[in-house]
Amino acid sequence: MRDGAAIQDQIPDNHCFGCGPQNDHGLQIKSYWRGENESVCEFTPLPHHCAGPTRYLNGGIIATVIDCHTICTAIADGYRQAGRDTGTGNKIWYATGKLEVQYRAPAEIDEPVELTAKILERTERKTVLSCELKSAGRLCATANVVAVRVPDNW
Ligand SMILES: CCCCCCCCCCCC(=O)SCCNC(=O)CCNC(=O)[C@H](O)C(C)(C)COP(=O)(O)OP(=O)(O)OC[C@H]1O[C@@H](n2cnc3c(N)ncnc32)[C@H](O)[C@@H]1OP(=O)(O)O
Repeated sequence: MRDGAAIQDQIPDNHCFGCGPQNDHGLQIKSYWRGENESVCEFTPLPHHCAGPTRYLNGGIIATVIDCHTICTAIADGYRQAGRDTGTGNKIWYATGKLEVQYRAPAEIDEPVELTAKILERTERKTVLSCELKSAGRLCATANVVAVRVPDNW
């Protein structure tokens, strides 16, 4: 179950490698709200996203999709807290202050990965999130992320 349009399709001017619709060479992940404080993302790896063994997903790609899914969630939440639809009015941007990933099991390259992010805490300057990444139903990575609000000229 997911709510509404993809968060990334509502954030303007985003050239990010992991989540920017404007980046033709990027991963172009899509995240969706699932209720108030939770969001989901499904990403299908390509063969060249592999680790040393070709059957497993590269750890940097795992970190990138977690980074982008959680930071875009923090941005969309920032708009929600401001009482605005995502992408409307003055831009609200967050950057990654901290990204702590635990790699618990290898993720298969030929299976989509499913991410679930949860907002744990929010203040004016930062949002703290957790994230789980599963492959074929198996928990492969967990993460803690601090998203820090930055000026719209960042
Ligand atoms: C174009 C459209 C794109 C829109 C779409 C973009 C989506 C992009 C998705 C990918 C995101 C990225 O990869 S961004 C790229 C990677 N990240 C970066 O390059 C960031 C580099 N670092 C910085 O610019 C800075 O250090 C910041 C912004 C993170 C922090 O700036 P600052 O000025 O030092 O902030 P400061 O006031 O000290 O802290 C504010 C609050 O955050 C907390 N805080 C700050 N850093 C940390 C930390 N590492 N770990 C824990 N907590 C932290 C502080 O305790 C404080 O909490 P409290 O006291 O208030 O409670």
